[in-house]
Amino acid sequence: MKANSFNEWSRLREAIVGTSAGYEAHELELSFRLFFNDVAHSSFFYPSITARGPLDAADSRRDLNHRYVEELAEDVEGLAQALASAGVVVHRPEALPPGARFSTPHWEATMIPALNVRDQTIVVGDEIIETAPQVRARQLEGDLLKPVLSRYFREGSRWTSMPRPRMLDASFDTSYVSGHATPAIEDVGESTDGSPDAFEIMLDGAQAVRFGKDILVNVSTANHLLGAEWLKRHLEGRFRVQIMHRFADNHIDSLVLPLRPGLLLLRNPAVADRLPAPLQAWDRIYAPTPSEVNFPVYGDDDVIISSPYIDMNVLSVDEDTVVANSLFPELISELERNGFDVIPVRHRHRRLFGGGFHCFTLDTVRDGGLEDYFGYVDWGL
Ligand SMILES: NC(=[NH2+])NCCC[C@H](N)C(=O)O
Repeated sequence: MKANSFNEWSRLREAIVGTSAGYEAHELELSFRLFFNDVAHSSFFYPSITARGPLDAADSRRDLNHRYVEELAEDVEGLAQALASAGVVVHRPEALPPGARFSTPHWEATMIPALNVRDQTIVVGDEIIETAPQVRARQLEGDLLKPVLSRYFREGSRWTSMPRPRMLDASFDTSYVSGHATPAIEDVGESTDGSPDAFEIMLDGAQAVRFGKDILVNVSTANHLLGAEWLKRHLEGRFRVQIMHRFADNHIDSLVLPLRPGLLLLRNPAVADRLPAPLQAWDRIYAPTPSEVNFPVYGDDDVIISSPYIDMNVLSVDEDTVVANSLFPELISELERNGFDVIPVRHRHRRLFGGGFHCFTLDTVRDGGLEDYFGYVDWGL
């Protein structure tokens, strides 16, 4: 059937679950370091990207521990099976071909698998929008989804791509990073010549959270703002795009996720205080604060690319049922205390691969239609 998805909580009927097959390494080049800057400098117990100091070109490739990749594959298959057991039709991307090195006239990179399929796609109603990538290794990742997206197109979905960025050094607005005066700035360096005209549209699907007619989008760079403006113009008359500025570095699905109309799962009270006015009126469940005992112990060679809050990145199967990480039992207990049924699925290496269950999935078909939960109120953004 064609795509039909307006929110994060209605009964899930079909979803794409990512795959980790073929994941070999992270390439810590400019776009990667800009994107993961905040996580790289989070101080939660583990070595971060900068653990071994400034990068030289030879050091930019960080091979992944094969055991972790294999264990991740087991856990992703567990997610796919759990969703199938819950009655969800599960689609999968193509596996990454071996040694998927590619080049443009300006740079070269090695593709990574379509694991975090939430990141570069937004489904709004019957339309699947491929967003504009911001990490070079991901520029062609959408190709791995083409067979599935083509099928949705043939079944009547609208299918759109945002302009593909060339991702030159000068394309990137580095002000979010430089404004932080973090160690990253020495490593990343000033990559732009300061000419805003050089900036390109870049925006991830995971910077948006859907509330029916209102789509909340986080923007922290000029690239993101161009992307949000593109989305606003494209959806004009059908959806309202509500733009938040620097709510986070980029993705917001480990800070705020609606579990049903009127109820939010939030990282903590500090996040609640920064929500736009209409969402302040919604009830909220706070995720428990994670501790290091919730995570495996990693070493200096393991690159951490997710915060310790990644386990609140849950997937709703319906308004009463949530898929959550069995290795964060405190969150499961909190959700159950609030009346939710939880489908526990193991996810061991969520800090090494950038995503949780919401990231690993794209909810292409949910029940319901276009609901307007807020009317034409001012979001004060
Ligand atoms: N769709 C995604 N990949 N979202 C993941 C958000 C991860 C977030 N930067 C964190 O570290 O908590």
